[in-house]
Amino acid sequence: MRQIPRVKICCISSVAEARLAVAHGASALGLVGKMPSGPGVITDDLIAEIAQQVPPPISTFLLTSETSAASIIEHHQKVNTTTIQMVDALSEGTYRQIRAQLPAVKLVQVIHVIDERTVEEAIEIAQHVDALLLDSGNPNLQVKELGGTGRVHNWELSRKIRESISIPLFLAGGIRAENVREAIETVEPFGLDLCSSVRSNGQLDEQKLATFFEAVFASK
Ligand SMILES: O=C(O)c1ccccc1NCC(=O)[C@H](O)[C@H](O)COP(=O)(O)O
Repeated sequence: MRQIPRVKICCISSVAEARLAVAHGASALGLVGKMPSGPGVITDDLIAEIAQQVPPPISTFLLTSETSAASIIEHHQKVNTTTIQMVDALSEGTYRQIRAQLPAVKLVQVIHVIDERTVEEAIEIAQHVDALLLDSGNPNLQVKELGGTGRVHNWELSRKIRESISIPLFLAGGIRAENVREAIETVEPFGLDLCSSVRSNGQLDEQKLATFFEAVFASK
């Protein structure tokens, strides 16, 4: 029997939204720090406030666009989440340095799925982090797109990555009630991550959230 994936609701922008997402079944919440583009950014003060109010065992993910180990550590120290989600590639320093400074914090690296080369990249990075999150951004654009696109990527590549690594994998990018069953059947991810499809006018929409969770449970 297939496992029902965990669900991470991203772009949480208030304590009330955090409570709503958890009440509907979210096991993790995404809190988006400063980004070059995207709809879900909130201040570090608000990230810290929400993270402080979320009870265990719910995980809080700081989404950071920082790319050096030192600046990632510094960003996390301002907000104190359970987990760091790095939405861009690490360009200076090492994951080991981040772990040494923040031993209790889980590290999740986002990989933007573009083509076959992404599979090799994912296999290499999986050796250093606690989970991978496969998304549909494009870090090669002049103004980087690092998430919250509402677009689906090639799930066959995501499946290949899932089969090639031994750490948990979250699937993101354009996941919604209408395609979640296919996403689960195609990739069999540990977790699902979504932002755009459960929002209306920028706010978390309770009806969309309920419909999404119904679709997840119906996929069993
Ligand atoms: O939403 C943003 O503003 C954002 C910007 C840059 C990186 C990540 C961002 N969002 C957080 C996420 O991780 C989303 O949940 C993920 O990209 C999926 O988004 P969607 O395709 O809208 O479901």
